[in-house]
Amino acid sequence: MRLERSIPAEALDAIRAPLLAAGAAPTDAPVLQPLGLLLDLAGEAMRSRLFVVSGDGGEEAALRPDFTVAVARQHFSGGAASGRYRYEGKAFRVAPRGSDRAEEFLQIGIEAFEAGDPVAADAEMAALAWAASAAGGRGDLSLVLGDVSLFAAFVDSLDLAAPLAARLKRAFAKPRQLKAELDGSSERGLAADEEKSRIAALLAGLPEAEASAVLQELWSLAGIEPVGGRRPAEIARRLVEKAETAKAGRLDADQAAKVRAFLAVSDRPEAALDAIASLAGPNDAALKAAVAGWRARLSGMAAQGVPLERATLAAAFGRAFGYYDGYLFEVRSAALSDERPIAAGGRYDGLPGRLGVSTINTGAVGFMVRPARAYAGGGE
Ligand SMILES: N[C@@H](Cc1c[nH]c[nH+]1)C(=O)O
Repeated sequence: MRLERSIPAEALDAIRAPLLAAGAAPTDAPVLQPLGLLLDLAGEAMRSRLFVVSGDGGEEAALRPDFTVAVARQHFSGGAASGRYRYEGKAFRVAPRGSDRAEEFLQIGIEAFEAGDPVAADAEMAALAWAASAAGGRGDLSLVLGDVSLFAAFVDSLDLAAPLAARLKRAFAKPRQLKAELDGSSERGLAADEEKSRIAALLAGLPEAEASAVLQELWSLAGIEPVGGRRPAEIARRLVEKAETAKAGRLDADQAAKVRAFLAVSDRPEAALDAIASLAGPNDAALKAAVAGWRARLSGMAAQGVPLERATLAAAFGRAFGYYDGYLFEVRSAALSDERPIAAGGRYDGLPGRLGVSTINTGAVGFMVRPARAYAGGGE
């Protein structure tokens, strides 16, 4: 495994200092994490970057690719409602083919599970990440901001048929599917496949019980019976859903142009918010609220020392982790490629639910810094 360069102790102290002042309890987390869970929560791009470990018989594991899931699991298994943790340790990712990136690297970071004002906590995390990054001494930093929930609010504003809106939201983090939706006429798109199901179209008009009886009759006529697969009622339900989705149609040219314009928004944050607001469709209450939240978040960041003239808000910005569901960001250096952020973080309020925690109602937000990248004297 490729190691990264180590940096002088004083540089590490300076980068760590802002995190020490954030009132977080120091913690460590297991290096080995359950593979299935990580695969579920990793975005498409992160899946191929997990180091998989198999022991003797036990559950398959992976080396932690970051601390977020590991720290969250630990926190929620303790049963406490809120907590704020600071960590410092190695994380592990397989380098993309042909790259010389370190595969074993130091991350320091904070994860906060708190029910208080989320916008204020978001601003605080970005400000801490910026301060820690800047302490590494690079003078060429910039901040990229995004929000995976803005796209959903924007789609809702357009008042599309519910299945079409749902399909579009699912496509946000999947460039090929998104392109198929936007191109409309694509033969390869998911929508095209869905429209081709004749059996789905036939069953769509029937109540679920009847649809499932039709399927069973079909099987008995053919003398077959599905083995160990889905039950007839479930298959019927899926087919009906499929048919309804296909019936929902596609974006018309006007709507597709609007979605494209939204995804192309990338500007200084306030200007980007103005552009987003101007693209909103008629059902814009949620989008307006999200934009107002963003204005508050930005003033919180500015008040805590984030130079917004170095920031860009990009509507299409996403990260390789599948757990984000709100705002997210990366601190980058002009000297390093965009694939090598110095710091990154965001909100993931839905993660506790995906970990099976339903009784504790809390927000979740955090960030990490990579000291070896932040340090001006080294590079990764
Ligand atoms: N774990 C993320 C950063 C993060 C922490 N908390 C939320 N996001 C990463 O490694 O990029």
